[in-house]
Amino acid sequence: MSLSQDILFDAQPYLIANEKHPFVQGIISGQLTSGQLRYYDEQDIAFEYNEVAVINALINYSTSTEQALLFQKRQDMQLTMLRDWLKREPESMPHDWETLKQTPIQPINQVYRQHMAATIQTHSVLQILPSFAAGEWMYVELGKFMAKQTRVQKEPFQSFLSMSGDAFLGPNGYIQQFFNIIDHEAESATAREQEQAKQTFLKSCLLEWYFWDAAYKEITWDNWKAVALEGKGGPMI
Ligand SMILES: Cc1ncc(CN)c(N)n1
Repeated sequence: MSLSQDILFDAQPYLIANEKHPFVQGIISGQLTSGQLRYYDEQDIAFEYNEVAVINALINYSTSTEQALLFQKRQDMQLTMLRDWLKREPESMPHDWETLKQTPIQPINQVYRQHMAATIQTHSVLQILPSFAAGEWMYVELGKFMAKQTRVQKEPFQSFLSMSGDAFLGPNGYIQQFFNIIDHEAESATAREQEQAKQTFLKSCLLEWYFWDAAYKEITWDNWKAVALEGKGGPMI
């Protein structure tokens, strides 16, 4: 069994848990409040900017020109998507590169971002790529799941989780190419390095679930502080 097959086998329960999460179910039924949607949107834009740094590292530490070109293509898509996303934001949201940097990063987002960023210092595509590829895989799989559901046909719900375009799917799509790179890099890695890469992927899958959960409960540092210092609000996590 290749490393990517092994990873995907172990990742299945995480996918199912993500599918069942009330935030994901709320997208299907159109039953999320504007506060929950806004929290997600704000945190996710900041998350996607962190991905820019991770993709840059992948370009940097690529082990072939082909790899670097693939990551560069994905980076191009990321920046184009972010530019268009920022243009869509209402006036009340941070909507340019500068103000975006002031968005407060809430607890789970910070944990997830740091989990990903921590892999950069390994200088190894085998360790960095799974931290990022897991979220890509999860969103594409959730997109496939959504396509099979009877979901509400109104915005913003209708276009939510529809990251399943041709660029991601099929043998030449990003997802398969990322797994091919993981398997290629695994050939020259030790068993311990392979296990580390797998655990990184699974941890990202777990943090995907917590990302939905944080948006569903709109968890902020202030909530955490109130729970810790004043015993208010019960366990948020
Ligand atoms: C939390 C999260 N994970 C993954 C993706 C898709 N890059 C995303 N937009 N947000």
